[in-house]
Amino acid sequence: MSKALPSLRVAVRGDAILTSPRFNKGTAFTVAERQAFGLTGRLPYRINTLDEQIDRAWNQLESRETPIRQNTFLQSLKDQNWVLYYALLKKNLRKLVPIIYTPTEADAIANYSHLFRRSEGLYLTLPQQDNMEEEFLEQTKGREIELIVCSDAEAILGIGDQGVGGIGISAAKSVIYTLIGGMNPAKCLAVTLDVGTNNEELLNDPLYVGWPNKRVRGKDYDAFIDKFVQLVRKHYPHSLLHFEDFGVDNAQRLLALYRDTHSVFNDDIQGTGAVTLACIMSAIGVTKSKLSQQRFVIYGAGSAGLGITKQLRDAMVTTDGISEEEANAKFWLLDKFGLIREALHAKGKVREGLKEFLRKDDEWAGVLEEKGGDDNIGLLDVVKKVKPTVLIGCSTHAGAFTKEVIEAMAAECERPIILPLSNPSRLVEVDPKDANDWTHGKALLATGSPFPPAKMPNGKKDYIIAECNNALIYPGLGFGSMLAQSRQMSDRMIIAGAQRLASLSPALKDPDDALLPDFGDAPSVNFEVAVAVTEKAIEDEIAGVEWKKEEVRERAKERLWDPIYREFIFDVNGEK
Ligand SMILES: NC(=O)c1ccc[n+]([C@@H]2O[C@H](COP(=O)([O-])OP(=O)(O)OC[C@H]3O[C@@H](n4cnc5c(N)ncnc54)[C@H](O)[C@@H]3O)[C@@H](O)[C@H]2O)c1
Ligand SMILES: O=C(O)C[C@H](O)C(=O)O
Ligand SMILES: [Mg+2]
Repeated sequence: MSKALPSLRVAVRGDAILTSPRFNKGTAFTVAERQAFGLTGRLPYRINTLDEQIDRAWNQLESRETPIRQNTFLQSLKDQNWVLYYALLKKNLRKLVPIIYTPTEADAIANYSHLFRRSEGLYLTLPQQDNMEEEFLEQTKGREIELIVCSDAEAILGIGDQGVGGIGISAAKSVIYTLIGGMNPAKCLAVTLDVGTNNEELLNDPLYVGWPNKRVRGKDYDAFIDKFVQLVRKHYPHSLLHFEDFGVDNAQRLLALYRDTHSVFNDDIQGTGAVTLACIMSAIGVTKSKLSQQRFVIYGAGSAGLGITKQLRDAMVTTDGISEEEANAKFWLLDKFGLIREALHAKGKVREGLKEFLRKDDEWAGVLEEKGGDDNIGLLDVVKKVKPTVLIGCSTHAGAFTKEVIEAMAAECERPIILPLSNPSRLVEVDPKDANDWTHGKALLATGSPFPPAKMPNGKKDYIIAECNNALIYPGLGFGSMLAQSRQMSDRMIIAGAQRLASLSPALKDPDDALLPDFGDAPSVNFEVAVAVTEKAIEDEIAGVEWKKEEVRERAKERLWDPIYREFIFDVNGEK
C-alpha cells in the first residue's frame, strides 16, 4: 500500500538530523538534502536507495548468530533510522517479529540493564514524580501523541517482575502498532512506570539501571498512576492509553477505574480475550458447534485467563442468546490452588473478580473423597470429570498439559480445542507438536508464541499452528479507536474486531488449515479489524468523527503510516 508522500519541512540539521531516528536517512539523503542540511561532508559520497540500505542491514543482521544478538542489532537500528528499521521489518515480517517481539524480547527485557545502550520512550520514576508533567511535556514536545503504551512491569509476559526493563515491552508493543497497525511512530509513546521491583536479582545487581527499591503499593502507587493518567487525559484527551503486563490485581482495577473516562485498553485482558475469542470461533466453525455447546477449562486465572473467560462468556450471551448465569456455568477455572470453587473462596484463596465462576463444592465431593481429602482439585481431575471441549493455558506453568491430561481430554472429545497460550515459548503448557502426536492429529491447536507446523499422520499436509497472540488484534483495535476518535474502547468495539478477525481465519475455508491468519498477513488483517472497530464506534455513536460508515475504509487508508522516505526541505520553523 505504498504511496508517494508530500515533502516535509524539517528544522534540524547537521549532526542533530543524523542522530534523530525520526528524520535520519543515512546514506539515502539526496544531494539537495545533503546541501540544505549541512550533510555533504558528514556522509560518504554514494547515495543509496532504501532497498540498498535494507540489503545491507539484512546482511549485517544475518551475521549475528543468536536471536538476542539480532534483537540488539535491531534495537540499535531503531535508534538510528526509523524508516529503514520498519522497512526492513516489513519486508521480513514473519522472520523478524519473533526477534523484536515475543519470544526474544523476553530475554532482552530480562537482561535490560546489561544490554543497555540508549534510552527510549519516557521513564517515569515514583520518587521523581514532582516533575512528572515537565518530563512528560519535554518528551512529547512537537508531537501529536495518539497512542501511549505503559507498563509497570510487574508481570512481564510469563517472566514476572522486571522493574525498569518494562520499557522493553512498552516499546515492543508500540513497534507492533506501527509495523502491523500502521500507526505513525512519531505519534506513539512508550512509557515505563518505575515503582520499584521485588525481583531480588535486579535489586542485588550493581548494574541495575532502574530505581533499586521494593515495589511501592497501596495509596502511593495509586496516586502515582493517577497522576500519570490525568496528564494523559489533560494533554492528549483523544489518545489511546494501552496498559501492558501489570500485575493481575492492578490490571483489572485500573481498567475498571479509568475505562469510562478515557480510551484505555488492557492488552492482557482485552486483547488476549479478543484474539482467543476469534480463535475459538474459528475452531467451532471446524467442529460445527456453538459457543454455548462448549465446556471450557481455563488453566491460569490471571489477567489473560479472566479476560478470555469474560470475553467468551459475553460473546456466548450475545450470539447464542443464553443468560449470563448459564454462560458462567460453562467454565471451569484453575489457578495455583487448583479448581476455583466455593471452599477455596471461603479460605481467601480466590481473587476478586472470579466469584461469578466459582464451582460448587458438592459437585466435587466424590472427587475429593477419592483423593483422600486432598484439597487441591488438579487439572487431570477436572479434565476427567468435566470432559472439556476447550482447554486454554495462560498459567506460565511450562508443561502443565501432560500426556495424561491431553489423552484424557482426547478420549472424550472428537476434536479437542487446545490453546497453550503462555509466553515466551519455553513456558508453553504443552509443545503443540506433542499435543498433535498424542491426539493423533485430532487436536485443533494454537499457541501464544510461534511454533513450527506439526506433522500429521497418514501423510496429510502439515498442521499449521496458529499464533493466538494479542498482536494479531490489538494493533487493529488501537488503530480503529484512534481513527474513530472515540473517548472509550467499548466491549462492542472489541467484539466487532474479534468477529472480523475470525471471519478471516484460514480454517473457515479449509478445516485442516490454521485457526487464525498467518502473522505474515497481520497488517492487512489488522486493517480489517480497525475498519470494523471504527464502524462499530460510529454505529454506536461513540465516535468523535462524523463519517459515514462507507467512508471508513478510505479514511483508514489515508492514515496508514508507511516506512518510506519523504523529501525534506529545510525550514527553521519546520518539524523538530
Ligand atoms: N498469547 C497471548 O496473547 C497472551 C496474552 C497474555 C498473556 N499471555 C501469557 O499468559 C501467561 C499469563 O499471563 P497473565 O498476564 O495472565 O499473567 P498473570 O500473572 O496475571 O496470571 C497468571 C496466573 O496463572 C496462575 N498460575 C501460576 N502458576 C500456576 C500453576 N502452576 N497452575 C495454575 N495456575 C498457575 C497465577 O496464580 C496467575 O493467576 C503468561 O505466560 C503470558 O505470557 C499470553
Ligand atoms: O506479549 C505477548 O507476546 C503477548 C502477551 O501480551 C503476553 O503478555 O504474553
Ligand atoms: Mg502482555
